[in-house]
Amino acid sequence: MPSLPYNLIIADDDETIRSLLTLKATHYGLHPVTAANGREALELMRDHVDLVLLDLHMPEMDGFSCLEKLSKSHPNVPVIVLSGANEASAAMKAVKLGAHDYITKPFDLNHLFTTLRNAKKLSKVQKENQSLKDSISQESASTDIIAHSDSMRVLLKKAKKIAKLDSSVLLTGESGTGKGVMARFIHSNSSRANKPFVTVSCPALPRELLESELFGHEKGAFTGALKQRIGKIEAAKGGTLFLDEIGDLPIDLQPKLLNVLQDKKFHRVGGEKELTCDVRIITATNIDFKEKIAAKEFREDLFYRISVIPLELPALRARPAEIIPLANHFLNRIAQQRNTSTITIHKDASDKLLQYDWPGNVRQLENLMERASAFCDDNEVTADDLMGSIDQESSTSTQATNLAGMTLADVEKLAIAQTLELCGGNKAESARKLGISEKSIYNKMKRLEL
Ligand SMILES: Nc1ncnc2c1ncn2[C@@H]1O[C@H](COP(=O)(O)OP(=O)(O)OP(=O)(O)O)[C@@H](O)[C@H]1O
Repeated sequence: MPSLPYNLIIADDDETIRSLLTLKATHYGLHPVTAANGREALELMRDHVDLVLLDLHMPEMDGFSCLEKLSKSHPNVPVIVLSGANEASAAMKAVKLGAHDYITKPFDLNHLFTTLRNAKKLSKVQKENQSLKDSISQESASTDIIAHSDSMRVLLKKAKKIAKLDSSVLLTGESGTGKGVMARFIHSNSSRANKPFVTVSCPALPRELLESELFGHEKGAFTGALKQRIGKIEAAKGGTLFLDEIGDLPIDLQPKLLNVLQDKKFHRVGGEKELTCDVRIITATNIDFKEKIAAKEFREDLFYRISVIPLELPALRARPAEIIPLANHFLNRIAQQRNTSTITIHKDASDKLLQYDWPGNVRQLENLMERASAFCDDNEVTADDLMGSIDQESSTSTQATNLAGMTLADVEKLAIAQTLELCGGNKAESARKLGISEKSIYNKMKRLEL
């Protein structure tokens, strides 16, 4: 583990590339540290890191899995992915998963470091924005929810009613639809509003850390537990605990949460004493629990406990009336934070926004507005500022491809690329779906330059 401060993580399994980029990054005034795979990159992640340069194909944990975790644990740290020459769809997939930008190998070093410099500037603005957002009071956070469509208005009405009860709420919906915002809205409209609202993202931490994060630990409970620490359940005393992506709660921690829900009781890790808690639990998921329950990865009794009141957030594509008001809302907030005049959207850009189907939902729109507004001229976002990121044709999943006339190698390549995209870059799952071994998929990807 490096002891010197670093602000750039270079994650690539190719040692030559790591050495070359380290040398160049130092030359450009950055302080790099290297990782040979996604797992190592995650371990190196700290609050002081400004940028991550991430290869998509690495052993142990590839760039996609690492990116998904980074987007959740450090959403304001720009990640630039390094992709192969013929990997446009993989690179676009990475951007949808939260990557700031992508660079295709073989890369031009000047271009690479200009991209890094721009990303660092943007990261600084985003960090300032975040601290401003964090300082916004809970009251104003509750009014910060945009609801122009009928479906969202109905949902908000329901949420206000639910807020008055103390029952557990399960928020469902695709990633980025606003489950976190809704959880806060419910809290802010409840009798617990002046007490803490505490969030824990279940997949963001390894099992042991998650257990201690939730339940706290006693001094000496494990190596490194130098003093007693209270967990988020205690920190949320009197308020609301929001457990994001509850489907990822490890099976052996599930009985402990069930105890909290049923009897309001828990133990700190390594603790003998049974403690009582006073917390309302709101959970969120974007997975279908039926499969998890059937595979015995999620306890059915816990599922019933967390889903006393289920509330589904519709995908952004199902409420197009919201797209432009949301885009304007984000631009107004950005203009306020940067202390500049209003940022507007040109008609050609709003047409493009309306035509798109938003697989990454409101989060994708928010990120896009942040990015487009950073580069637009005269405080107006034009179609060019959207930088091709939302061209429908760039999504292989929506492409209707005519296979006739294609070479078998190209068909094979397309099938693998689309399956990888479908499986979020997970090679083991893609191999299973394609009916080949994991080793074969690696060999084929190498041979087909995927
Ligand atoms: N209706 C809304 N009004 C204003 N901002 C919104 C709205 N919905 C979502 N957002 C913004 O979009 C971003 C994504 O929302 P949020 O994190 O709540 O989504 P999510 O469904 O919890 O995502 P995930 O499943 O990936 O955790 C946030 O920055 C949030 O502020």
